[in-house]
Amino acid sequence: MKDESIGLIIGISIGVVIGIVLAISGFFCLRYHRKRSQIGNSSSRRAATLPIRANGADSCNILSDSTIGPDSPVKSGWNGSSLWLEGFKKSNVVSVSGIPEYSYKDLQKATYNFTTLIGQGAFGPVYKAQMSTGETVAVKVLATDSKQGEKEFQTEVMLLGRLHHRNLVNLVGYCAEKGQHMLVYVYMSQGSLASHLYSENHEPLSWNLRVHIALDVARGLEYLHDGAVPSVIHRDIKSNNILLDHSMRARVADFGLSREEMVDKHAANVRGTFGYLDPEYISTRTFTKKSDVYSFGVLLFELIAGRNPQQGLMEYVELAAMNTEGKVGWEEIVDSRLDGKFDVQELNEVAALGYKCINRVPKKRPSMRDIVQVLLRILKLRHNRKHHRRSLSAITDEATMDVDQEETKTQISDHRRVESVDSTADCEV
Ligand SMILES: Nc1ncnc2c1ncn2[C@@H]1O[C@H](COP(=O)(O)OP(=O)(O)OP(=O)(O)O)[C@@H](O)[C@H]1O
Repeated sequence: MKDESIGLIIGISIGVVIGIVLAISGFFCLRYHRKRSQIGNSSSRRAATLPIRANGADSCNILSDSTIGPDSPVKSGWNGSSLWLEGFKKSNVVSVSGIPEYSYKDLQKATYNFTTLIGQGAFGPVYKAQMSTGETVAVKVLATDSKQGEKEFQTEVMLLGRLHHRNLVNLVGYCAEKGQHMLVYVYMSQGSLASHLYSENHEPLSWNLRVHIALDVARGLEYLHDGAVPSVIHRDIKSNNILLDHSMRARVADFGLSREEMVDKHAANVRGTFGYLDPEYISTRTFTKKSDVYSFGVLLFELIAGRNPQQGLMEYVELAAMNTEGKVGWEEIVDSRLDGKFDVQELNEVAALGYKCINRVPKKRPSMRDIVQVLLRILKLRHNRKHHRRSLSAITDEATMDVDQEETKTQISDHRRVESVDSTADCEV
């Protein structure tokens, strides 16, 4: 009986111990799984912010190389929220378009009471602004007497809030207060392409850089035409509207005229800039993506010739085309500031592309997507040629080294021979 009760006690104790062990391990298992699922959730959340937001909150389009620029308002801070938003949480609101709304006071402070003027555009002055977050931005103040101001403003915020690409001067905020309308853009420290092509204050742009700029602009336009939903026609592509950042990457700016397109496809007035306007648009008053392609073609010739389209560039191009048949021999129009430092093959390829873009018949012009591919191929060939030259020079270096080593050996043995002859001579004396 005593033995039986001892056995019972031991059995119960073992059961209790096993129960406790099972309960503890169950508890830890549960904790581990919860943690894992949290990690999974947060990484999938992060992944969801990575793809390119082409246009609109829920559409996503990936182009040849369309990535959100480093300045995008969707840029993540340490906690996943926008750095741009960070500074505005206290007093500012994020609008329906997802773009932060700045207070007039903040922008007044950031522009030192609007004294940091960068330049004056058709819609009003542009100021450089130093935000409390440390970011530098450009603030475009829409002229209050501008008729288009109101419509431009509302449509621009709505449209631009959904457009992000590393080759676009992205809108990062706006202000609608005290009867003032302001647009806040990412700041482009190197100014406009026009200033680099025409101002004596800048070093001439190298040929290499010109081709890269052409590709950047083509990519920005490709995004507007084929990535944005609904697609956007810029309507005012010109070297003044191409801005350069600190590393000389180009971005397409000023969507002033594309806003109009969203409202009225057949606007009564001819809009755009003289010298860049598609002749087909002038006669039909219908602006298409191919009209942007025409203006891009003019821009390519501007990059090649370093001449202003408003000062007879296209007449000059047409004259040269008579001799070149549009394909080769474009060297005669090349910018003299290049000082002959350009690759003739590349030049002819870029010019031939430009000539296709300015074809009188819009259908015969390439699409922006085709143009990106052609420019990419030109740059790839350049890379291959460079690589080929490098490996050739490495082979030559090796061969030279072999010859040098042979020569050194010969020189050493010659030297020794001379020494031994000398010593023999010494002995003989
Ligand atoms: N984001 C920016 N960063 C740096 N400078 C800028 C920025 N946006 C505009 N600017 C500069 O401000 C000036 C005015 O620009 P804006 O785009 O208003 O007019 P524009 O392109 O010169 O002329 P238009 O309005 O006739 O097209 C230009 O010198 C331009 O280079």
